[in-house]
Amino acid sequence: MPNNLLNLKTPAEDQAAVLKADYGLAQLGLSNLRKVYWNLPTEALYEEVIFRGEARISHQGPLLADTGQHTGRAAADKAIVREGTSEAKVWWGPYNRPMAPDTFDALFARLQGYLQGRDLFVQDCYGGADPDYRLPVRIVTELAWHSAFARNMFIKPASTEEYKRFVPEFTILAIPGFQATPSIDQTPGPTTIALNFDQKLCLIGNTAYAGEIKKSVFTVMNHLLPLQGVLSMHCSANVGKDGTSALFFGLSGTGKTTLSADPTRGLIGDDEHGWSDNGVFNIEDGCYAKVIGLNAQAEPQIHACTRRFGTILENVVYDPASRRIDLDSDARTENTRASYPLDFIENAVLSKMGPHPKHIVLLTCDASGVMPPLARLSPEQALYHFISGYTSKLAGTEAGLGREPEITFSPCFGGPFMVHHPAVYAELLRRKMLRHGATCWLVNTGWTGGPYGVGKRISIKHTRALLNAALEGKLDGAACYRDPVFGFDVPKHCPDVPDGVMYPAESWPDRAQYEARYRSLAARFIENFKKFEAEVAPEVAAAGPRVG
Ligand SMILES: Nc1ncnc2c1ncn2[C@@H]1O[C@H](COP(=O)(O)OP(=O)(O)O)[C@@H](O)[C@H]1O
Ligand SMILES: C=C(OP(=O)(O)O)C(=O)O
Ligand SMILES: [Mn+2]
Repeated sequence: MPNNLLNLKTPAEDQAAVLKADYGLAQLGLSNLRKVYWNLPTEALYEEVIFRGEARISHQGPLLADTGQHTGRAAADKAIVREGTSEAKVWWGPYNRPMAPDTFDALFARLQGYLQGRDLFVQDCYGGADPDYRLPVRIVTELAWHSAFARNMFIKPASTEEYKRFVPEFTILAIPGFQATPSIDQTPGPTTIALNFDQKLCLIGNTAYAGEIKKSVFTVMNHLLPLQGVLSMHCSANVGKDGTSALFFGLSGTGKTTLSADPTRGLIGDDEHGWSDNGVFNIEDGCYAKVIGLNAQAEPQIHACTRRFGTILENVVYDPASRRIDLDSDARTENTRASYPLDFIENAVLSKMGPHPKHIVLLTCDASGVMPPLARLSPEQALYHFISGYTSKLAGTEAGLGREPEITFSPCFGGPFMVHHPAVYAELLRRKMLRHGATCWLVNTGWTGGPYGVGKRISIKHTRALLNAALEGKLDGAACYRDPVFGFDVPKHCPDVPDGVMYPAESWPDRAQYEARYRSLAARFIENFKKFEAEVAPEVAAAGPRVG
């Protein structure tokens, strides 16, 4: 029987959704490409993914992608091109390593050569839900599944007309097959994430970890939004029944995604937001949840997304025969991920915008096991902790991390993605918190009763109960004790949380050990803050811990 009986075209020939020829890419110097797939919908991308053998399908429909050697961000391989337009604005420090413009140009020329004769996938989308601040971004990928990722994660034009009018203001090229050669390209290694604000271009090579794509867009927004008086933030956001919104800042693995998906609150977004005079807005349109050990009881909304068509599971172990996934297996990595559109979460706020936040939550995963589960911060303490950005890095999200958590201070709870000096973001936060009367809380989602390996992690149930009480005003005027080291106020009781949880000191077997550990953590804070002292108001510098 002729196989064209049903008039089936191969996915490569079915171009119903292709809206343009390779117009636009030629301007980037990309020529002699094979085929360019413009703005394919998820369904067509599934066909391409399977046709090309890029990924598999798991039980009930998610794509199962393997990201290869990199299963987390290659933080040490990220660079910003040092050029006139942005040079004075960038905080050239531990995170933003400079790349010479010539190095970038030479690297890009080699990438252009690599792409000749190859297929590319393009998604035209926006970063930023607020039409006043959105940035049109073109995501160009070598892999079809990365195109599906971009479609999950970013904001899509609403109509064919809008697609036709689309003019990108930034382009991300994610080309995992392209390896830099350090001796030729002057890169630290074969992997590159190179951002060029002048050419409005980001090159990603030799890594298929999709988180690099979203965090590159975030880095661009972290550069541009503050220049317009908008605070860009590494936080999740949700809105309560009373119509007030809350932000949850935190470094990777501290609970932004987990805690913002709360059945009693509307989800605005799980990772990246802007705060303008209009209120808060999500930069993205999708979530990127850590799924290691995901538990259907503790996190039912996120768990449900791991069995839906459209979700992309990264590095999740599965049984090839039954196609069942094993969320408990870390055989590939601890940093297993699921990306899915925001509206897969039932309570998603479809506008992805919310009112000015009334509550600012700073999440820290304290692996020392000494910090209280929740504390109320003064405005000065809020800024001190925002600039400090203390947490423990857990295995997996960045290359080079071992299994033991590592104490880290990451300014603005997002050091690797911030572009300006932390004081720039802190000043925007200060003004906005003051103007809109936001209350700030520090929440420890980490260990209690002893450090990592000895104590246990505070349960999601208790963290949620504490947060809900705080956000619903049930802790206003509550009796508090003053933390002896940090000087912030810790409520003595909280509905649905045993009193013992509020006193970490008492859950340690040995009080002296607890105190010694707390003092040593405080000393790390003090040491870390020295580099910021000259840049902040004296009240903020004085709002840190004291070791007597
Ligand atoms: N008390 C807790 N609060 C929040 N998350 C917790 C808690 N205990 C364990 N976890 C786990 O920690 C991880 C938090 O990750 P996630 O929410 O994805 O962080 P982020 O979005 O900040 O990177 C999840 O795997 C979650 O199951
Ligand atoms: C995607 C990431 O962010 P987060 O863990 O904060 O969700 C990441 O750090 O790679
Ligand atoms: Mn997250």
